Amino acid sequence: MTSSGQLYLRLLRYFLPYRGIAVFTVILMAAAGGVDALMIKLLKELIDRFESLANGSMALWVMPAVLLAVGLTRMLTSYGYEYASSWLSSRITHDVRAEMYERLLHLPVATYDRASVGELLSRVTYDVNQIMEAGLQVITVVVKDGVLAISLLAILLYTDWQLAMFCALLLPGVAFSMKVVGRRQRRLSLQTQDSMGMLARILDESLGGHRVVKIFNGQGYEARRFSRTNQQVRRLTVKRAATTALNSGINLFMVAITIALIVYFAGVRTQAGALTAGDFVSFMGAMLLLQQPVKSLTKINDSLHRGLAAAQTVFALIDQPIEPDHGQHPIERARGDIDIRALRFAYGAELAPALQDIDLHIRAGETVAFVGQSGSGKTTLVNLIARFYSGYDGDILLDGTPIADYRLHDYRQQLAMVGQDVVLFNDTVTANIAYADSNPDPARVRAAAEAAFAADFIAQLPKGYDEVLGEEGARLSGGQRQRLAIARALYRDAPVLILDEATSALDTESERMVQAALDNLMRDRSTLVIAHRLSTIEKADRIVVMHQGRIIESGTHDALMARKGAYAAMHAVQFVEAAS
Ligand SMILES: Nc1ncnc2c1ncn2[C@@H]1O[C@H](COP(=O)(O)OP(=O)(O)OP(=O)(O)O)[C@@H](O)[C@H]1O
Repeated sequence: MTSSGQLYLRLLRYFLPYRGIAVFTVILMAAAGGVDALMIKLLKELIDRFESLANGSMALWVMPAVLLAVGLTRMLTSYGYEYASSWLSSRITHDVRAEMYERLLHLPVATYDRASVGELLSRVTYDVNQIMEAGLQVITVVVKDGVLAISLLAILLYTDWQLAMFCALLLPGVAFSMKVVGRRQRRLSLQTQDSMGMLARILDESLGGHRVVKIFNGQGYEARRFSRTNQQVRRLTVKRAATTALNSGINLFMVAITIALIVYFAGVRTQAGALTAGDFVSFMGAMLLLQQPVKSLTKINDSLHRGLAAAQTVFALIDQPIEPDHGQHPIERARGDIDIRALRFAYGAELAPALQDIDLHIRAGETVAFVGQSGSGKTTLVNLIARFYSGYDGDILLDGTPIADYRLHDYRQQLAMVGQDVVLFNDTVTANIAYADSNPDPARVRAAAEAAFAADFIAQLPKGYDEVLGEEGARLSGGQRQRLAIARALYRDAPVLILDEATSALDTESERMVQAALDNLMRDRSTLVIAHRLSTIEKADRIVVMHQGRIIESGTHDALMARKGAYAAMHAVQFVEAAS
């Protein structure tokens, strides 16, 4: 766990760019606290000058005018600090959120393997707010209520220091209880956040996979899983509230004892003639008024620890290492010659290698299809070529240079990918085809759509290329989505193409169009196809058969059939399946 001091310092750094406004806010807060204390002082004057008011030596309007001026100052300072502090918090929330998002975009794939999207989501939305909400509350209470408390204590001491000393007797007790309960509060806050993250993850999984839940009749199982965490969240919330309540309850009781003692001794001192009527009233007023800031000050521990717990998770995300990008080699456009030498890779030190002894040369413009059972390493191989994972043994070269030596951005520019799950963004058709191009070229977008056989259905959309595709492009058919993904790859016009063939069968007409679009896309590009159905790859220049992370056969369809090995056997099985 990071120490609180380090967290404060790090949080403070976010305030630095806005230090002017921050100082201004703090001054306004202090002024608002001071004005409250001034009211008590005015009460004393009012009572002590009652005589001069009664005999007319003080004008009637003086007191009301002073009270009005103080009231106006109070209103202005309160408005000022509330406004300035929300401005400040919105800026800092914005900055932290931007930093988190920037980091999220550059996290390596392996980090996403370990985290759940729901959890990451809750950090960017919920936790960031928690930091600022809690942080502002703490600053407001410390400054405004701090100044108020100190001013009131000064009034108490000034009026009668002997009486005032009684208050001080209880302070160590209050401070001690704050410290003890605070620790438990911080732990409970962290646990609450964890279980909220878990709740979000379960929701994300079960809602995202609602079809699977339905088909497998998993409602009962999901409901139980949800209920467990839901219960946990509920229990922790109550526990946290109970701890807070206990904390402030104890402190309130101490305040009550203080007041009782003060009232008693104030009576004694008044009998001795040490206090005027105004002194007595303002002393009691100050005592009573002191309760509120003291109460707030004892309560800030909850906010403080809530904020620190959130800061911890937020900083943990910001500190995640980003994708390695140590390459210096610039590249405009590669030829597309990929050479893989003695490649070996495992997803974790303790895991069995997902790939080993891979030697493969893909010439520029060649189409190589990878086949093999599920788990044989096909996806892993293209993941490495895409630089989604690092830390492999052996070499992967593009045009004779190790891929890690290229600048990551330049290198990825050489790749296009059409995957099984077509991701369409909530944007226009044009923006989806020209994805990540801030200045799309309409002519190229149209040409890509034509070549992907997507132009016809796009023309039928009410707004054509300007049609906004709904969330995940839900209104398009599977084949149409795939053709859009192909158009996107065509627009990108990269020399190396990675194709993860869709497993779900399209109807014959749709399949024919997708295949024709793919043929257009693959022309003159080095293409790596992860094939699931052998029927579609017979035309590939070369077929590579993988088994348990190794290449066991490679050659053209005809050569492999003639060899009567693993490929011929797989082919026979699929042929029987297709015929049955
Ligand atoms: N992110 C990951 N973390 C750990 N192990 C993984 C990860 N992804 C894949 N593996 C393991 O690596 C091996 C190769 O998997 P890979 O996904 O490359 O196979 P595949 O041939 O593409 O399978 P499929 O046809 O089912 O997609 C498998 O044993 C798999 O369990």
